Amino acid sequence: MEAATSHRILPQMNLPNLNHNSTSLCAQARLPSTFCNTTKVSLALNSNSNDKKINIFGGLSLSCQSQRKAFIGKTFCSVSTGMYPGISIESESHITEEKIGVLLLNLGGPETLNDVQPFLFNLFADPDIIRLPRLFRFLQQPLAQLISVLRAPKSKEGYAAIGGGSPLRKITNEQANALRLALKTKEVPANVYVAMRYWYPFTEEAVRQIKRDRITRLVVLPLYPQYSISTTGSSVRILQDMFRDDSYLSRLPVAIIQSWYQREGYIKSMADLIEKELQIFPNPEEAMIFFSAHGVPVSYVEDAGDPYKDQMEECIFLIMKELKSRGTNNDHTLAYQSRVGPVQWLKPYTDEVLVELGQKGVKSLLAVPVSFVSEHIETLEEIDMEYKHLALESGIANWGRVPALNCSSSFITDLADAVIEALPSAMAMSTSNTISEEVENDIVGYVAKLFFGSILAFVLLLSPKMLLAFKNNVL
Ligand SMILES: C=CC1=C(C)c2cc3[nH]c(cc4nc(cc5[nH]c(cc1n2)c(C)c5CCC(=O)O)C(CCC(=O)O)=C4C)c(C)c3C=C
Ligand SMILES: [Fe+2]
Repeated sequence: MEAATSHRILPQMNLPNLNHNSTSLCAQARLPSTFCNTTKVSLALNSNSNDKKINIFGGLSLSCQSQRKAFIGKTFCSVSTGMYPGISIESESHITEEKIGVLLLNLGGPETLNDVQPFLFNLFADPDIIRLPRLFRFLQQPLAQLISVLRAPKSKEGYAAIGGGSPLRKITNEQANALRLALKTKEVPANVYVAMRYWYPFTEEAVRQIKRDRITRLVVLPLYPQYSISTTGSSVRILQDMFRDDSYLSRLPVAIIQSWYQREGYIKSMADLIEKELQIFPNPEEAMIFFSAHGVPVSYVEDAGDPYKDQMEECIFLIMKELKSRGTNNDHTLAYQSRVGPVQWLKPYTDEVLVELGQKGVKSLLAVPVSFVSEHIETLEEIDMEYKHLALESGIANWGRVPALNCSSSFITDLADAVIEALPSAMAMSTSNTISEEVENDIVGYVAKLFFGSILAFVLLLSPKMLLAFKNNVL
């Protein structure tokens, strides 16, 4: 249900830090990372029957019979070796009905100009976007109110220039549908849900639907190729809050794909787009490939350990390596766009580099948005309008821009593969074991406090000095 509230106060979050540096599923699934990093699933399909063989490199082999139903995957599994923690290990006589869900995480965007300020409020009220010291957290919401009101006119101008709202919801829904079809083609029927962080359909609604549908295994797939505390990190944090407090969700096997910028399918899809767009230039080999990534404040990387910058640089390296292997040897550079507020953001800044390149005599430039996989305000307005104007003004004569991946088939197919590979490592976020461990820890903590408290009281009250002081005071 999409209630028409204009202001949205998100639940207060209080969670242990995630392992941001991990690109595997292990930080969430609590598996040894060596296991996760090497886990791959291949489905060898027999077109004449419903029999499937699933090979999990690393030893386990499942033979499964699938019975297809619209949206619902029914898988009857028997397991030949029993070391895998995620999939229920049962005898051939026992049938498990799997209902697979995929939860796509995205940012969300205002759909009308009236949505802009409340959308900005939700964004700035997120402690992963404005990171206040714990002592000042009580200021988060008043500050969000103030900044959203101050920022709204500028943002509104941007959204007005691209037709009055963000295209994010429409494109994400299309991606969800394309992914569902790609999974179905690969004989892995699944429900695909969209969970936006700051606008409709909100994460809470998607999670409610997952519960209503009685999903039995869930893959969480952020639509951000690189991990940042401010994007994937923030969405996963609120998911963990919701899952921990719910008896059904806390037992649901979940695999969280933290980042996927290094996947071959993604890198090749990006290289395809770049190659294609270069052909439009009068002299394609002379065009500079200009990667423009959404920035984050420097403090995220330097103080909070956000792996975003490292992952971005590695991602660009991999795309360029792929292009070189195809004989495309253009110069390239990386800069960061969309900074907000007075703090230092990752450098170099896109606008400054464009001016410098123009001054240096670069004549042809191909802009490549690289931190996001759909068209949005920062591609359609910031790059296509503001940066293009600035570049042309600075002497760059030929300007091009690579479109976002959106629903490109090679990209969606690769996302489907990522989901299938992640499925076996799904594990409950909190198991009954960990709950009882927490209770045990509580009891141990309580007894320890009682014990040491008593000793302290004894020492203080019965030490001769204390007794003397007490006597002197009383008498
Ligand atoms: C990987 C992508 C993104 C990162 C990292 C990110 C960090 C980040 N963003 C802001 C502030 C704003 N972001 C806004 C819009 C916006 N941000 C992203 C992606 C990332 N943000 C997208 C895809 C969008 C567009 C959504 C749409 O409607 O199309 C906005 C609103 C627009 C504007 O006023 O410019 C703000 C504000 C911060 C502060 C931050 C890291 C701390
Ligand atoms: Fe942003």
